[in-house]
Amino acid sequence: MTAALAPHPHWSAPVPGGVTGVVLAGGQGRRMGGIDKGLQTFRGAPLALHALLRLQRQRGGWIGPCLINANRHLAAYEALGVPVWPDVVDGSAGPLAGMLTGLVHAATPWVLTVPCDSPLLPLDLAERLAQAVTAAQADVALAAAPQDGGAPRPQPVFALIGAHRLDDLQAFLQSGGRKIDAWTARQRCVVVPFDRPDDDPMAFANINTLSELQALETAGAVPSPAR
Ligand SMILES: Nc1nc2c(ncn2[C@@H]2O[C@H](COP(=O)(O)OP(=O)(O)OP(=O)(O)O)[C@@H](O)[C@H]2O)c(=O)[nH]1
Ligand SMILES: [Mg+2]
Repeated sequence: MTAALAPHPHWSAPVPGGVTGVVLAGGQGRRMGGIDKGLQTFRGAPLALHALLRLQRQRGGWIGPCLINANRHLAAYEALGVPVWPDVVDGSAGPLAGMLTGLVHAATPWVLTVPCDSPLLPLDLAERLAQAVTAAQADVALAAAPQDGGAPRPQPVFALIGAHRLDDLQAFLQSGGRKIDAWTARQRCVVVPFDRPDDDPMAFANINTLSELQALETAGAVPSPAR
C-alpha cells in the first residue's frame, strides 16, 4: 500500500449491491492462437459465463449489476445476458483498458474486475476485497494467490477499484501507462491473500492455452465447493 497517500476526498466504503461486476474478456488470446478465449467451452459453458455466474453468486450480495468487456464477437457475449462494452481506448492497451471500460460504464461507486479465464474464482472474492478496502480506506484491493506452492502473489486482474479513480486511470493510460502494477503503485492499494487453509487451491487457476483448458477440465472433474 502507498502509505503516503491520504484517503481520497470522495472515498466511501463499498456496500452490498453497490459493486459492479466486470468480466474482462477483451484480450487477444495469443497463447490460444488468437481465438476468443472467453467463448471457449469449459464444463459445457463459455469461460466468460463461468466468470459471470461466479460474480453474480458472490457471498454477501456485494455484486449488483454486471457487465462484460469484450472487443470481438459482441453478440455472442451479449447472449450471456448482461451489457457488453468494447474498450473505450484504442489499440489493445491491455487489462487496464478493460478496467477503465468497466469504470466508465458502471453506475456504482465500486467495480470488481475478474478475468474471463479463471472459471473457478472464489465466491468470497468481493467480500474479502471489500472488507480490506474498508479497513484501510483504500482505493484499490487486489487478490493474491499462492502459485506453485509458494507465497501468495498479486493477481492484479482480480481488482476492486473505486470509481473515483476513473480520471486517474484514464490519465495513466493516455500517458502511455500499460502495467497494472505501475498504476496500482500510485493508488492507496491493499493486497488480500487467499491462502487460508479452507481456500480452494484451484480458485485462481488461469487458462491461457488450450492444453491448460483441457488440463483443468480433466483435473476439475469434481466442482470446487461453493462457499
Ligand atoms: N479490455 C482488454 N482486456 C484485455 C486486453 N488484453 C488482455 N485483456 C484481459 O486481461 C486478462 C488477462 O489477460 P491474458 O490472460 O493475457 O489474456 P489474453 O490477452 O487474451 O491472452 P494472451 O494474448 O495469450 O496473453 C484477460 O481477462 C484478458 O481478456 C486488452 O487489450 N483489452
Ligand atoms: Mg490469463
